[in-house]
Amino acid sequence: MILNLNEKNMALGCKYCIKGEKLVLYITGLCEESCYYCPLSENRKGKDVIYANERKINSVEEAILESKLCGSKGVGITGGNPLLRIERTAKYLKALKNEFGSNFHAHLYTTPTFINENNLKILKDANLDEIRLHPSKLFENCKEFKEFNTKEFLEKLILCKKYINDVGIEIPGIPKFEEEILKLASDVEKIGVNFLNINELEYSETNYLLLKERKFKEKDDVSSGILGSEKTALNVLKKFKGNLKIHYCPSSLKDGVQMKNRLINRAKNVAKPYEIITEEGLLIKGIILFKKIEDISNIIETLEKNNENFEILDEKIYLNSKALENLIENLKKENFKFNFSAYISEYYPTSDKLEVERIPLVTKKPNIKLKKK
Ligand SMILES: C[S@@+](CC[C@H](N)C(=O)[O-])C[C@H]1O[C@@H](n2cnc3c(N)ncnc32)[C@H](O)[C@@H]1O
Ligand code: SF4
Repeated sequence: MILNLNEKNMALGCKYCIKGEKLVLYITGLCEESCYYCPLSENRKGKDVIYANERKINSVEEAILESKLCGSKGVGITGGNPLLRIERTAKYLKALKNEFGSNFHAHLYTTPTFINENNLKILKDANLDEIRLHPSKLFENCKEFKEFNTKEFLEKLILCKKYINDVGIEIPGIPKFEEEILKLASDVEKIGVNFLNINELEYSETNYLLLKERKFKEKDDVSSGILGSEKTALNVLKKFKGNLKIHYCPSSLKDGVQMKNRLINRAKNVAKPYEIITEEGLLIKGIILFKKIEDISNIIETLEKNNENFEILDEKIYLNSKALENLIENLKKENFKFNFSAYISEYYPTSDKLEVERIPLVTKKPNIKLKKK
């Protein structure tokens, strides 16, 4: 499908998010719901851990640093359920607002379970701009929508409106639930809720079997979307006659646009002068691995003579990948006897620097001395 990036129907938090300008602050993995479609990964789910984007952190300073490296203009606080660690949530939120100013936009994801005056007062005091409630019980049984307590949910939303500027709902688009979602959309519009976000239902390593058990199928081989979710969301968009802002977020928007933009923003801030930023926001550099500095003294000389940017760290020279290719090509022409190895590395500009591709240019066999028997 062609991505509809019409911002008119987007919550303010989403507008920052698609530009890759939101820090994703995962404040805790703790959660008392048990959504069968919960996509959280094994190393986060149910664990009281904090992540700023891909980086596991323990302090507000680390969250601030990650925001700076990514050029973030706001934060999306998620989990788990952030309200289970409300004091921590408020501490991080206040610190970010304090560092970047009150315009640093903050939105938070939670379920209605721990929405109460006390928690909302804390969030208001920390200057939260937007809250998104996920009515987790809505799809609990896949079939028994009637069981869902709409009255109680609406009361929680009304309470949110008393304290937080923008109040919205965010749900996964469970296939064939369009009538129920349409009914919910009309109900929440009447009480002045600002928006409804429908995510394309996605499978992950943790929910895959539970979704399969319920007969959900993959949409295709290239995405993690579930068949029928997009159709349900688009039907809701088409059939809804009210004025509520409804936005459909396909998985391709998350991976292909939002994530890519966030990577590009971070790459621009962390790239060394010799690194190349790809269109996907990954970084490319050349690497020479040596044993003794004497082995590469002539290489260093050549690089210096050619005014190449490079760095030497831990028996490695880091340099521009094109410069490395040219260098190796010339050395090969001169029948140079290689006493180092060299490769090109493509990797994420994230804190874990995950390598996605390695292209070997020179492979030097290690000198293995066999032990005498
Ligand atoms: C993963 S949850 C985490 C935050 C919080 N626990 C919650 O449920 O709102 C963030 C958002 O993803 C949505 N969601 C949950 N499972 C999903 C899935 N499998 N695919 C797409 N969206 C999902 C929820 O509706 C929620 O708005
Ligand atoms: S409420 Fe959110 S974190 Fe908790 S189980 Fe449901 S999707 Fe997962």
